[in-house]
Amino acid sequence: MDMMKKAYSARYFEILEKRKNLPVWVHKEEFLQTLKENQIVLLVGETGSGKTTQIPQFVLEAVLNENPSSGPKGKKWLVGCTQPRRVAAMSVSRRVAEEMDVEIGEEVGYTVRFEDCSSSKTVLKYLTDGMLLREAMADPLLGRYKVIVLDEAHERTLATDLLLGLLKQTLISRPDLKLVVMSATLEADKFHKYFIGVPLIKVPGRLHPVEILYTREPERDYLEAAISTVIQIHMSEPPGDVLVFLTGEEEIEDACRKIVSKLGDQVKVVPLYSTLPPAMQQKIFDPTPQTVRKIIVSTNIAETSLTIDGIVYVVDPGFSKQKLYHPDTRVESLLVSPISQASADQRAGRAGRTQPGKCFRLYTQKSFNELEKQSYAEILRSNLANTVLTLKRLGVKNLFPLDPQMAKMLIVSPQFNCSNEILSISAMLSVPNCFIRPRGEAQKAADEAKSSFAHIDGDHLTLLNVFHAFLQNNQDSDWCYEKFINYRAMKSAVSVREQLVRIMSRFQIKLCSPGFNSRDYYVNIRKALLAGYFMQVAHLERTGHYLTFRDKDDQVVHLHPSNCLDHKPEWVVYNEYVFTSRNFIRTVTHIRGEWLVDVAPHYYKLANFPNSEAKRVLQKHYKKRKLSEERSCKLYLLR
Ligand SMILES: Nc1ncnc2c1ncn2[C@@H]1O[C@H](COP(=O)(O)OP(=O)(O)OP(=O)(O)O)[C@@H](O)[C@H]1O
Repeated sequence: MDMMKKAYSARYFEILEKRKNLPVWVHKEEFLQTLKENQIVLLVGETGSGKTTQIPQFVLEAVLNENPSSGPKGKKWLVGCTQPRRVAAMSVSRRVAEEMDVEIGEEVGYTVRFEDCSSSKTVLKYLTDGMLLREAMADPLLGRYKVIVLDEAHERTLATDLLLGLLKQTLISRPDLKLVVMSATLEADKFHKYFIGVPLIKVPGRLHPVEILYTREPERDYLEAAISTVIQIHMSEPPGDVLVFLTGEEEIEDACRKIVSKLGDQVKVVPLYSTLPPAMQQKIFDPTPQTVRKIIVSTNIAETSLTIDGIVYVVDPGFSKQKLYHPDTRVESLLVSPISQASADQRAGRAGRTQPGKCFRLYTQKSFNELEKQSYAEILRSNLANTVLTLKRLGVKNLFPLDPQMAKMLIVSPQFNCSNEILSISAMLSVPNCFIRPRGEAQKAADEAKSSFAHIDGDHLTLLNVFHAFLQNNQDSDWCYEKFINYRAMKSAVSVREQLVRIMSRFQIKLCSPGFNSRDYYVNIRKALLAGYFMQVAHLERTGHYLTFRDKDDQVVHLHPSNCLDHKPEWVVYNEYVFTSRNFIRTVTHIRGEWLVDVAPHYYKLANFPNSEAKRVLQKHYKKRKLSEERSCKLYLLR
């Protein structure tokens, strides 16, 4: 490679000496040997260990040594390294180009949405995870790549998660393609489980220490607290630039104005958020005169992979805007929420990169300990409509044609020995309402007909009764007419059910029934329902209305008048949330609070829920369960 043979500049050797001190260099030989012997390698390293800048260069060195001739169609082989954020992809590639003593866009380049800074010469390309997905749509085998490095995999962005799934398949068809998955420490176990038997290399340590400081008391207004911390740092700390994390554009612009009005031209204040034009974003890297302190006020786009030379202080109020999806209303929103411990560590890691640093956390150590270890993966917080379209474009054919809740209910139904019944209920839930309710005189007759199918425990079981009755009456249209049942809806339910049966058999999911006379016949069905729809539960409050019981977001709701229940049960699972004159929940079934504890303890973690009657009831169930577990443990020991 001519790039390797050329005479390097003095700057190259100066940087090389610094690079060699980075913790990953100690593991260079081990890493390259492992990569040689394996198709997939996991690398876990602390922030600042040198993963993002060094590993792709190690990989490139190996690729060039092993493949002296060019790649497909005479083009050069590529090493690709993904980044969840475009600012990082751009700035890291620039740094790497500098480290390799080449012009950006030539041997080292980057591709982000609306900007491709790479050429036919490019052999190492940094790109956003979204861009690699797009490339995979055009070329599912990613033919030009020899090695793909997925960086910051612990962030679990939607695109990286999809790539993890896609690449697992691609690697089978392309035995010569290799994959390196890099992550910060926390999620390592999950990746290890996902890629069974794959070697894991751990890189501890960072170049410079970062001192972490907490507040003694919680702050009432994090914005004001952030601004006054910046001013305090400026007044009392030695020279060094500051990076402040806030949640959005408006807040950032507001903070910038306030800091300037207090400190004037003793400081240079620079905002950073995703909607800022790229040229303005680059301003964070502009050097300032030694006497002027730079203060960068940013969203969490500066949280990972960025090295901004000169940053000594990080101010972290502990919040960010996070995407949240409400499946009931099908609305995706951005909500200011507490960050996770992993994010807090990444933020602190922005200091101490080129010299020792300090991180001011504007919350107590206790609050830090109570934060989630890791944010929920984006795929769990997103509207999946787009994702499904992306998968289709990627050529994935066997998508499961169901809501995740329904799919889960079907998959677990054999555990409750009732997959036949759950199949029928799923089919009924997938077609239009089967009950016809004409206006005028016939309405009473229609209601009476409906009540003949009613099950006291709820609407799902009522739907099951209708389905069974339709089959017993040989799918007869006259019978439907007489019973005010929508014949076409019933015929579609039968065909949906047949389709679902085929899918179940393809996945080898057992078809079984509890036997109609079994004492637990309905209980099992209700439990299986809950196992799928555990996020759609409401609790009857003493005031007489229901409150949806969900993480951070309760809503007052009412049972839809169409329900078949003969009483108001304490807990219900529901299928739909409808806004009309009031907030209604429709298609509801009676469940028991203690089942929540059995069926979805991972979701019903009490710490996540606001104080409410429902929470107290659930607390009791947890206590009871603990006691009974202790008792059976004692009995076992006594035996
Ligand atoms: N633009 C730069 N200017 C000066 N030093 C840099 C620059 N980029 C990287 N470095 C040096 O290289 C170190 C490692 O950076 P790198 O981005 O590879 O770390 P990392 O382990 O991937 O961290 P993270 O997990 O936070 O992305 C930095 O801490 C810093 O010392």
